[in-house]
Amino acid sequence: MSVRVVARLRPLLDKELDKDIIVDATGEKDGKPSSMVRIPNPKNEAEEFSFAFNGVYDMPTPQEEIFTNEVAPHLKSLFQGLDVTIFAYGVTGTGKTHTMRGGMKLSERGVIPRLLSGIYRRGRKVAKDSGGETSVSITLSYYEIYNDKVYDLFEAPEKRSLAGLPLREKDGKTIVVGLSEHACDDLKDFEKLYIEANNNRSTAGTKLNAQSSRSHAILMVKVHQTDSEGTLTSTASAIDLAGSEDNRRTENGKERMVESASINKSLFVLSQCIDAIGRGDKRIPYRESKMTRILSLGQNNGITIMILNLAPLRSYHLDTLSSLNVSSRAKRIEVREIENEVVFTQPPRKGAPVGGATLQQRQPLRPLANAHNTHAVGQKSGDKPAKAFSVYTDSKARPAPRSSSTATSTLRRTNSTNKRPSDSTNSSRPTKLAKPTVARTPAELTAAKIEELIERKVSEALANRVLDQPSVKPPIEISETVQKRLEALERKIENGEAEEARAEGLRFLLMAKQHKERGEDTSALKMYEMAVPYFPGQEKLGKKISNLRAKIQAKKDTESAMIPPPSFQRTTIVTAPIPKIQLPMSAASFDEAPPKEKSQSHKPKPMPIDSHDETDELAIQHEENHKPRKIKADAESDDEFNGSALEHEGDEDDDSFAYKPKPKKTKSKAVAKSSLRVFSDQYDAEHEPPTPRTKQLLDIVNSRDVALIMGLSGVGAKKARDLVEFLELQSEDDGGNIQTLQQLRAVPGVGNRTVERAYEGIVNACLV
Ligand SMILES: Nc1ncnc2c1ncn2[C@@H]1O[C@H](COP(=O)(O)OP(=O)(O)OP(=O)(O)O)[C@@H](O)[C@H]1O
Repeated sequence: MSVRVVARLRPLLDKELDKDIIVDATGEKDGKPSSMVRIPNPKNEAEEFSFAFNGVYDMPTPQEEIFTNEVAPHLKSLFQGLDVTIFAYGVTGTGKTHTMRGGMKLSERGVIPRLLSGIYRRGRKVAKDSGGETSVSITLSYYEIYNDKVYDLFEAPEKRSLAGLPLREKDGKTIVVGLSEHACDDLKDFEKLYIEANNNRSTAGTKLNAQSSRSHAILMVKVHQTDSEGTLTSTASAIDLAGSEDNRRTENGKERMVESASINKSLFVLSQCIDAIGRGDKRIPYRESKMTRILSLGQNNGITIMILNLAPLRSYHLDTLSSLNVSSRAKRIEVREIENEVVFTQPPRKGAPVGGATLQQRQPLRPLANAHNTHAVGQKSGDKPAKAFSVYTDSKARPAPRSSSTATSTLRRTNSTNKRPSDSTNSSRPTKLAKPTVARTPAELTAAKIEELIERKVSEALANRVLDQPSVKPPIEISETVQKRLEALERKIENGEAEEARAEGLRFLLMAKQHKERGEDTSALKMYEMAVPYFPGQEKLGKKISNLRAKIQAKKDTESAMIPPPSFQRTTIVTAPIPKIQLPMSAASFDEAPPKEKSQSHKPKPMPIDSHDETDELAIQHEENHKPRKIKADAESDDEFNGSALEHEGDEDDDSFAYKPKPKKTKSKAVAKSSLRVFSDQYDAEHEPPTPRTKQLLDIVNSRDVALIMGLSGVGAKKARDLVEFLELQSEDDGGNIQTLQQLRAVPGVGNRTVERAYEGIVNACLV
């Protein structure tokens, strides 16, 4: 299904009553209903541009109509397990916040409060229809992206860490690590939370809007449906994007200008993503801004609705044209309608349907192969990507549109006889746009298709080779070389994946520890729970979780014994800000432990399970996967991280947790086991000034310059970005730089191999 794009024209504000209206969204042309927005060509007023949308709402449209037509119909899908994303896009002051949030009066309520109201209503119906077998619960998360940093809106601004919350990719979705999630039992509950959180949003007066949003705000409403089989969770995301601003008109001061630059940049990246998807590019620049990474247009599953907000005024002319152009192209983006999976509380019975009656028709999950190009599915062979600025003439002789609701933007050139048909038709394209047939055929083979073809051919060839192996014997020396290389490659890939997963898990543990130290047990518990999948079967972690649960429960019991229970209860699952993550190093200059930690670190009592135990446990786990050699290396590379990051881990129950290496022992083990030059250098670096090459490497890393870091041998874009992100998390700490190779190795996701390769790259470069 394509992204559904609808346009909404806001009415004139009191101060604009005498202003010139140039946008026509009457939804009617020559007495016939249409879904067009018309606007004159700024260079030639006799000409008119027409843009077609899936729906057009003119000035007097009430809030209720937008919700009833555009959002309410998708509530059913939401309860069937599909994610629903609604986002408002447009220039500053065009009514995005009005559309999403709305006013305080009942009739003025925007999409968000109505959405919640609809969800609760439907939730009650689902529970009732199931005869009480299914229970529905709602949780909320709400955050903003301000100056390309993510902040939890349920958290007071003074509690925020400057670096904001990090993003991670998990199960094909972008998640905000450390974001709080609040149980929200009813509308009253929601209103309270939502109003409070909105006070935390960054807004300010600009010349173009008295209360302009300076951030993109993302509300995530999770619907959890639980029955005897398990829990189905789907998410409705309501996004109020900040508006683009023409700073020649805003007369913004310095601070507003910085915000504006960030807003405009992210919106520019969004338009680039839309263009790239439209062109069928393999690389979509999602990662160039946090907003696009989160929105993941065309990558996310489910239903996506884009509401384009427009102001009717001439003063917005160029901005309006630009946003009409971007959004009309967004219609072409295909979004996969894939439902979320039920998380089983127990293994499903063989042959039993998944979930309740409503879930029986759920379509099977499809692999997300070549996600970037899924939009191509809906493209007809004759289609071609839209131009950066699509200008087509309306024509009397214009063939019937493919579908009035999905036709592409058209330019109406009323006085021209040389008219081109709209590209909404499947007929051949006009001269200017058409390509010669010879050139067209290969153009239909998109890069993705070519790649897919090659991949298929290669796999076929490899499969045949395997089948033919007994009869066809390749020359021994070739087969051995190839085999060795393949094995090395395989090890490398597996090693990298294991490292990444482990680093991710360790991040959760680290955050858990920090939450816990601040006494935020509930958040800590959540973080520990999130770490579980990364360390399956870790008894100590399990014990830690159950102890923490018991502690929280005991606390609750004490509280409820003292206070009479309220009629409803709101459970704050995670409320803490994402803490500043201390780099997991032991170097005093780098990571000054608070006094309490220091005293703990000098505890004479050894940890019940040391690094050795921990590596053994993990080694066992990996041995099951038949990769004992690799594990050793992993364990070595991670020991220091584990040790220093968690060596102060917990008091009471926590002491027993696995990540407690004895640093000295670990170091000597690493030295003994490694004959790599990089380690000897590193150990020198521990005690002596770094060698010039080490310094060069560390200077590059500490530059926090992604491009520079990517120049290091073996460091790709992702690793470079992660490294910078990690360092940024330390940026509150003056001098939060990496000072030794050992510290660098211990950064999550880096490890031995990366450091070794980067170092050798520098050595080689020096030799050349
Ligand atoms: N449909 C509408 N009916 C009545 N008033 C509206 C409507 N849409 C917008 N407004 C008014 O227009 C003004 C600007 O709207 P709003 O703040 O929602 O714009 P915005 O697009 O969110 O701007 P920004 O991007 O700067 O945050 C507000 O005073 C709002 O009340």
